[in-house]
Amino acid sequence: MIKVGILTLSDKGSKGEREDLSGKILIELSEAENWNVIKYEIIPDEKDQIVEILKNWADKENLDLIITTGGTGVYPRDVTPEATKEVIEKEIPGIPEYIRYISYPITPMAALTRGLAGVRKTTLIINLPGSPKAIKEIFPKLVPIIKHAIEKIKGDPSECARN
Ligand SMILES: Nc1ncnc2c1ncn2[C@@H]1O[C@H](COP(=O)(O)OP(=O)(O)OP(=O)(O)O)[C@@H](O)[C@H]1O
Ligand SMILES: Nc1nc2c(c(=O)[nH]1)N[C@H]1C(S)=C(S)[C@@H](COP(=O)(O)O)O[C@H]1N2
Repeated sequence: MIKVGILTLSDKGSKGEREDLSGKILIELSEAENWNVIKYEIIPDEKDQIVEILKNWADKENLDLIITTGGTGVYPRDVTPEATKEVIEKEIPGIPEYIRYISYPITPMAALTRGLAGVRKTTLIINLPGSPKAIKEIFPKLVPIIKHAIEKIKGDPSECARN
């Protein structure tokens, strides 16, 4: 059972000024995969807070996967990639590349998502854009990659004989 943490980065959301639809959708989509969503938080776009919670969840909560939503753009307060870079030990550039690849046919604005992906200890961390529309477009296509990555991170020696 994949253990998941969902972290929403949103100034408006953390002040209760807007319902966190993206976090809600991520919980629903994760549970639809029979994954176990153990942690969920919504915090402001504050780098130190993001670093602290990502490290805590990866080091103490023994999560297999942390998905963040929001703060990956070029708005002055968007710092999720910078925080994630401080936390991951191994970067996986192919995941954000794939996110933009599948998104470009939908919107050229996919060029503006600076999100990262990587591993800390045995936790896979992936940054997604903030909009609920983006979550619905991206998450389903990431599921097979997430499953395979988690198997490998856990040391599954089987060959990568995948399609
Ligand atoms: N968690 C969320 N729930 C609902 N809508 C969201 C959420 N995050 C983002 N959005 C929508 O997607 C758009 C772009 O997302 P972005 O992360 O840039 O949020 P923002 O509104 O710019 O700032 P913040 O979410 O930090 O207050 C937002 O303008 C908003 O319409
Ligand atoms: N698939 C997909 N990717 C997307 C989008 C989208 O609507 N769909 N929005 C883009 C936009 S408008 C922005 S500003 C960047 C960064 O979004 P964030 O600041 O909410 O993280 O994600 C981009 N990636």
